[in-house]
Amino acid sequence: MSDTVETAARTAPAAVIVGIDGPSGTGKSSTSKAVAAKLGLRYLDTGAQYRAITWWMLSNGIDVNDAAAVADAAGKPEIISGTDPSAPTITVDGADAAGPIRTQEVTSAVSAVSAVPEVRTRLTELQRSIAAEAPAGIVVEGRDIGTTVLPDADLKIFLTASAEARAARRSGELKGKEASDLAATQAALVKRDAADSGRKTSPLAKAGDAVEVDTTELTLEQVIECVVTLVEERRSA
Ligand SMILES: Nc1ncnc2c1ncn2[C@@H]1O[C@H](COP(=O)(O)OP(=O)(O)OP(=O)(O)O)[C@@H](O)[C@H]1O
Ligand SMILES: Nc1ccn([C@@H]2O[C@H](COP(=O)(O)O)[C@@H](O)[C@H]2O)c(=O)n1
Repeated sequence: MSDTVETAARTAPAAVIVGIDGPSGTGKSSTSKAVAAKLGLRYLDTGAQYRAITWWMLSNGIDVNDAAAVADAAGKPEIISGTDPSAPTITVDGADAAGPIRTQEVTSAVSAVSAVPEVRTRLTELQRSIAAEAPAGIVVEGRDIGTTVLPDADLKIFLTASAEARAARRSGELKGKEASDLAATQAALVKRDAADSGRKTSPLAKAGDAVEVDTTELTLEQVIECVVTLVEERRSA
């Protein structure tokens, strides 16, 4: 190795792996994307992958409440995630799935599909291989990143916020009648969190060594700044 190459290898910061978990609407996606962009890291939305496999099941006539049928089909769709934080992508069997995975139909069905162990095994393997290939590091967001997918992550964050704040944030994204029905939005969030926390395999949970950040009273910018500071502290430790 030449002196220059050796010096560069010694001074390049080691890849940093950050896992961000938490219930729906706590700000995981917005925070993860912004932190990754600021720090030059890749970004992986694991919720989008669970949504993508759910969309494929629904599109192929598989009963999402039939766990055996979902398990049998879990290996079939090819799911590819693009990890550029400024333009994340997701395709299923080559088709752009970014729009279809955000429909109400998929949101209502995703917790049943994500509770099936064969689905989790498949996506956990995919998530680990994506994280391992990120040259400078990656921010991975989901529900079980700190507990199951990347238990050795350099930094684990668990975002929380009151159900009222989360419903108000979600409501701000919706249009017309849906936006005005704050109570229904809150009930749907709470129901999905209960299903995700209550499943047997890799439930939504805070890892013992995660830093909990309550975002209820914080602006998005404050949350991003807080996480960037935590990453920088870990990097220099
Ligand atoms: N601290 C905050 N203050 C106000 N609004 C916020 C804050 N954090 C996120 N938001 C807004 O709340 C909405 C939900 O955020 P985001 O999609 O990042 O949450 P999430 O945890 O990834 O949700 P889900 O798990 O359902 O995908 C977005 O409209 C986002 O702009
Ligand atoms: N690591 C994960 C990530 C997500 N899920 C399931 O996917 C659903 C959708 O996630 P969003 O972040 O897009 O809201 C979520 O409700 C979980 O059912 C998961 O199980 N594990």
